Amino acid sequence: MTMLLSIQSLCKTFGGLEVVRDLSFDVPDGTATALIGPNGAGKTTVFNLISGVYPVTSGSIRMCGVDIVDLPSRHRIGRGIARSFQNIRLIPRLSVIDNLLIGQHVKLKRPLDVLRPFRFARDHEWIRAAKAELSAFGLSQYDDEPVGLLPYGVRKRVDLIRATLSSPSLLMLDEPAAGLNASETRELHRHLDILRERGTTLLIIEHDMHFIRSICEQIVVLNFGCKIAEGPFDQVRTDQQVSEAYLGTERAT
Ligand SMILES: Nc1ncnc2c1ncn2[C@@H]1O[C@H](COP(=O)(O)OP(=O)(O)OP(=O)(O)O)[C@@H](O)[C@H]1O
Repeated sequence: MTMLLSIQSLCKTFGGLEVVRDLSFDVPDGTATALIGPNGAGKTTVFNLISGVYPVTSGSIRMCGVDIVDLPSRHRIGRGIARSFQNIRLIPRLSVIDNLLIGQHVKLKRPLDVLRPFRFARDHEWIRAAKAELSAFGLSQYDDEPVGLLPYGVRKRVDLIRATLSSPSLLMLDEPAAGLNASETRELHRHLDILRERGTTLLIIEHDMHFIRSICEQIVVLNFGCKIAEGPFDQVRTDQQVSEAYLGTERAT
């Protein structure tokens, strides 16, 4: 099995605080992996290290065999990495299409190109791509709606489309199902199924264990920045350390 992402002996300290400790795990190409653990375990920090928001203290992060720890964050997008954040990062008063166009600025060769009035070129390739993607996910009716007026579940999926317009090979999702009701969670599930059919590899932080169980083949469990278990859901679920640290709490499935 080919490894898309390979993390080896990753460490991160903030001042004297060790937040990620000697963490190693692989994400096989074309699969979905969950990163779970109690609040403060270091999950979002791992995402920030992979996407380049923070420099690593030590260790390696390989994408398709190439160490990317020294690459600036925007160049990691070029390596096929995209992510969503816990809080939706869209501009509420702008339309869905305009938000998706803003998300495309990472493709610009020169920073000042962001001032080009591509919004007025109605057949610009970025507009066509954004519309095609909204249509593929059944969201065309919202093209010109201000994002702030949309139901929360639709906003989350627009945010997902913003992340996937760069055609990433690895999509990292930070608590995608948080705050969604049951039908919105089902829509999100369908959305992710389509991405998986396209071959996108997923790495997901999530507290909803039913959601994780139905999507992810592999689970990596963190506690205090260390990996305490790894494997298929049913194996991890019965692990004593995992029960004590996490699944045995009020969030048990
Ligand atoms: N920039 C930072 N500076 C200092 N400490 C930080 C920073 N970012 C995170 N931390 C600390 O690192 C630890 C892990 O935080 P992190 O957000 O990665 O955990 P998490 O597992 O994602 O938690 P949650 O499930 O609540 O989102 C926490 O103790 C947090 O306070």
